Amino acid sequence: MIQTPYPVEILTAAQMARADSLTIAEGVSGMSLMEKAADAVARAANQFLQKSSGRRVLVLCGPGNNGGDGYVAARLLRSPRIKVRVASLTPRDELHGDALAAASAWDGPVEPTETASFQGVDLVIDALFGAGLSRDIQGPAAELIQRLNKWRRESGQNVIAVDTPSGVDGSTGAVRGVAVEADATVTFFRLKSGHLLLPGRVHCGQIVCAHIGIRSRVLKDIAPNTFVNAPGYWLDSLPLPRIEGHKYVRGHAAVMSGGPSHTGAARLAAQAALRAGAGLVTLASPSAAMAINAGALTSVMIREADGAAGLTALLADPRLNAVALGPGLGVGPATRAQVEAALAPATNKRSCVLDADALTSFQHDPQSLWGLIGAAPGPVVLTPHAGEFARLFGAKEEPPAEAPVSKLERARAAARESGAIVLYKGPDTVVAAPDGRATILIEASPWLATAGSGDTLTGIIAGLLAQGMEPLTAASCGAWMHARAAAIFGPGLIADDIAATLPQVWRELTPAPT
Ligand SMILES: NC(=O)C1=CN([C@@H]2O[C@H](COP(=O)(O)OP(=O)(O)OC[C@H]3O[C@@H](n4cnc5c(N)ncnc54)[C@H](OP(=O)(O)O)[C@@H]3O)[C@@H](O)[C@H]2O)[C@@H](O)CC1
Ligand SMILES: [K+]
Repeated sequence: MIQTPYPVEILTAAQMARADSLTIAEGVSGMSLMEKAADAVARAANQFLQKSSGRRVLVLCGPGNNGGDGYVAARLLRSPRIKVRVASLTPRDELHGDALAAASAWDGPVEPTETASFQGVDLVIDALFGAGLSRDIQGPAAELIQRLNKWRRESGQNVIAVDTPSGVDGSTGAVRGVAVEADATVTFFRLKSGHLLLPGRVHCGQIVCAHIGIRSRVLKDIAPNTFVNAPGYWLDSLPLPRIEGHKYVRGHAAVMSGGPSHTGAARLAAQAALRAGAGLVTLASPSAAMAINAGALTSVMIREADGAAGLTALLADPRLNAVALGPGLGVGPATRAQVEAALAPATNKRSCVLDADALTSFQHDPQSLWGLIGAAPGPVVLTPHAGEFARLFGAKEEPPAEAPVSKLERARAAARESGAIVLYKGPDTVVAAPDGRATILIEASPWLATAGSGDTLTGIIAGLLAQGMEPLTAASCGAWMHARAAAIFGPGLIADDIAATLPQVWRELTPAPT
């Protein structure tokens, strides 16, 4: 069984500060948290050093408690075998609180960072800025980070970041001016959204989340609503076929096909819906494309459905409980009419996935789509990529540097505005619900950037919705399965391979028979 490597909740920097203060209020000292945090950093450093022949560590310390973690890690790491140097951005007498205590307990020399040399260093610990980063990095700190990144690229040596790579905004993943490129990042208690959102994710390298003595019960007070999109979040609600079940209890999904020269996208989606576990999948095909579709399908059923009227007639069958529209449909009034048909009131609680042309067809009048979604008989999932997202939700003007708006918050705002589950695609796919809950995907594969990949995702989600999965979890699980299949298949992946690899993904998620 595949394990989720992290606790499921994701915190903002402010929520993490609250977790710290609730813990300190319970009687745990800030210094004890810092000792444990630094211990986790030192353990990660030791692991890196075991893989290399060198044993010389340079710790770069900043002005706050992130720097404090650095001083303690330096003390814990130093040994007859491991040579540790400390360089600080700030003179010791300008430090305060736990950072000052930590610096005072370091009895070795402290160099100014301006003149600190990387010559002969095997590993750097970046303890410059963490959760307290509050503005763009400039001046000597920026020059230091540039020098560090250059050294890392040229020497091939490793950098471990404490809490966040300095310069990465822990909540948004944005780079504030310049940011450390790390090989590993050791964070504490729970991941922060900036670890998973781009570009932060790329700066983090491998992410370690260490326990430092903050109890999970503080989360009751904090009530986080962002979660790691990995099996830990949705595995309990994954629909598994039951021995006494039959195909009709596994739901029936419909996918609308485009015209004769645009049929492949819908077939990819239909095939994926079946592989995602829907009991039956029907491809609704325009009459002019029937022969082409029929010739290319086996397990997917096919029914003639011309335009919106044809789709309405098909959906009159209440057993069709999930419908996917968009791939290959074309942009224009005909597709809008089909979306209206799919979202029209119905006697059954029918779910709907809208993708690609079904979204772009509403670019000049998104309000009318929100109206349809509001009146729809069941949940609606929108799956825009960045371009479609901008067309539908407006490419908001560049946010001021002081307050970068993250992909997470934009997806959340879009879900609230549209009334739909919004799956904002990318290597850091975010799924957000109108009630504010959201997930960030941790599984990613560069091979997913291939024609038809999005159509397949649409189908997987429709297949999971057909089986009655709650829509935020269905969309999240669908995105994870899609990325996992691509990661398993790897090089040379084309969209057809994604559905073909789903059985292997299911095997990873399904308990082995005992
Ligand atoms: N709390 C706890 O119990 C625990 C916390 N822990 C650790 O503490 C870290 C958070 O510590 P922190 O809050 O002191 O913030 P930190 O990241 O060190 O930076 C603040 C300093 O940087 C400065 N500064 C900011 N931006 C700047 C810029 N662009 N350019 C230049 N300066 C800038 C800022 O200056 P100011 O804005 O005040 O002028 C201030 O001096 C957290 O990441 C974790 O590692 C762990 O030990 C576990 C227990
Ligand atoms: K750092």
